[in-house]
Amino acid sequence: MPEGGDWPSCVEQFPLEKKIGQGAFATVYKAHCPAKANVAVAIKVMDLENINSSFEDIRQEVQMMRMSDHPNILRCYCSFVHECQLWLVMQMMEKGSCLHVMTQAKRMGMGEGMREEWLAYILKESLQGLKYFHDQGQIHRDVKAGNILLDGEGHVRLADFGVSGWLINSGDRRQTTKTFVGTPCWMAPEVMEQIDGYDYKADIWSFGITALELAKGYAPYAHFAPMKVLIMTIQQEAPSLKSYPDDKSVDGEPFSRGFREIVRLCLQKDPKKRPTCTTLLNHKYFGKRSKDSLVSELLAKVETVGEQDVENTPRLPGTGPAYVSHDGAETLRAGAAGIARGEGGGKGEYQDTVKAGKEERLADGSKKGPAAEEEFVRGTTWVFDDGSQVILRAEAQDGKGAAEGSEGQKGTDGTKNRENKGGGDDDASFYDDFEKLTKGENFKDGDA
Ligand SMILES: Nc1ncnc2c1ncn2[C@@H]1O[C@H](COP(=O)(O)OP(=O)(O)OP(=O)(O)O)[C@@H](O)[C@H]1O
Repeated sequence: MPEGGDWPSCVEQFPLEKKIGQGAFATVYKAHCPAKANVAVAIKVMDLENINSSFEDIRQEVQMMRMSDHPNILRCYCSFVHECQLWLVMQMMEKGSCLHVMTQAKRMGMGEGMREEWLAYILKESLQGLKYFHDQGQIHRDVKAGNILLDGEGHVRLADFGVSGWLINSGDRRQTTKTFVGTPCWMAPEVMEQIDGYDYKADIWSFGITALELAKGYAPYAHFAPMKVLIMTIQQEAPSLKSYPDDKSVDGEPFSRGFREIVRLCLQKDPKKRPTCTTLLNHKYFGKRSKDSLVSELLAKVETVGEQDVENTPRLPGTGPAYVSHDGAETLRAGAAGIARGEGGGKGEYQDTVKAGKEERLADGSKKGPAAEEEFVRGTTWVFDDGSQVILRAEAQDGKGAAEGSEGQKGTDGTKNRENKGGGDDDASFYDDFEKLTKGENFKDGDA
C-alpha cells in the first residue's frame, strides 16, 4: 500500500481507465498511478460548479482526510484542480459501496438486502470508523450504504467524510445560497428541523437508517418523494423493520433481537437518547463478528468495480440530495419548523400537513386547531435533487400562511411557482398539486 511520500498532483499522472461509479455530484474513475508503483486508485471528479466552499476550506479538509489514519476510513492520497474540476485521488475499494454490492447481488437473483451476519460485521466496522471521526470532534453528515466501501477481502471503509459540506445544487446560484443538508431518507429529524442545531448524534440516526438499508436493501422511506420523507420523519414514529412490507431478512430468517435493539437505540427522535459509537460498540450485538461468510458468500460473487459498465440506476425518490435555501442564519435556524411536527403523527396516521402562521392545515384543507407557539419564518425553501422546490412561508402577524410548491428550471425566470396565499379551497387545490409534485413524477430516468 503506497502510504506516505509525495503523490503527484497532475492529471497526466493518473490516466483514467474506466468509470466505476456515478453519484449525484461526482463521477468516480479507476486509474493506476505509474509514479506510485502503478497502484490502482479511485479518482473522484467533481465539477467546481457544485462546490460551495472556499478552496482554503477544501484544502484543509482534504489535508485532514489525508491525515486520517484508521483501518475503517477511506484514504485520500491527494487532490488537485484540473480545469473546472476537483480531483480527489483515493484508495481503491474493489467491490465499491455496499449499495453497489447490494444492487449487483439483487441483479444476480440473490434478493434484496444483506444477510444479518454480513451486515452485522459491516455495521461494526463502520461504527469503528465513525467513532474515529467523532473522537476528533467531527460529524460525518452523510452516513449511508452508498458511503460504506468494501474490498475483496472484506475490509470496510467509510467514505465521503466532509464532502457533503462542500456541495450545493448547481441550479440557480443567483437567487439564493443553497446549503447542502443531506439525503432525506438518512437525515435525522433535528437536521431537518434545524431548530436547535444538531451534533454528532445526527450520524447515529443515519447509522440506524443505514442498518435498515443494509437489512432490506433500501432506506425505510426511499419510495416516497423527498418532501414526504421530511414530513414523515418529523411527524411519525421513528422507522423500524415494521416500516417495510415484511420484516424478514433476505434469507427468510427473522432479524435477531439484538439487531432490532440496535436500530431502536439509534432511531430515537430525541438525539440525547441516542447512544454514542462507544456505547454501541460495547453492545453485545457487536461482540464477535467475522467477515468470512461475507467474503465467501457475497463478495466473491460480486464483480470488481471497473469490470462492468456503470449503469445509471435511477434513484428512488427520497434518496437524492436535499438542500435548504435560506437568506441568512435566522431563516436557517428556524428551518423546517414550518413542517408540522404533528400531534396527529402517530403510527399509520400520516397526514400531509404544513403549518402556517398559528394554524395547522390538513391535506383536505381543514384546520386542526392551534399550532404550537413557534416562530415562523418567511420563506424557508427546501430544494430537491430533481429541481423541485417546496417553499414553506408563514405570515405570523395575520395568521394566514402561504406555501408554495414550485418546479425548478421552468419558464424564462428559471422557476415556475404554484402560489397559495391561504384559504380553504385554495389550500385543497394546493395540496392536490403538491401531492402531484411530490409523487416523484419529476424524477428523471437515469438521474443517478
Ligand atoms: N474509493 C472507491 N473505490 C471504489 N469504488 C468507489 C470509490 N468511491 C466511490 N466508488 C463507487 O462510486 C460510486 C459513486 O460514488 P459517489 O461517492 O460519487 O456517490 P454515492 O456516494 O454513491 O452517491 P451520492 O452522490 O448520493 O453521495 C459509489 O457508490 C461506489 O460504488
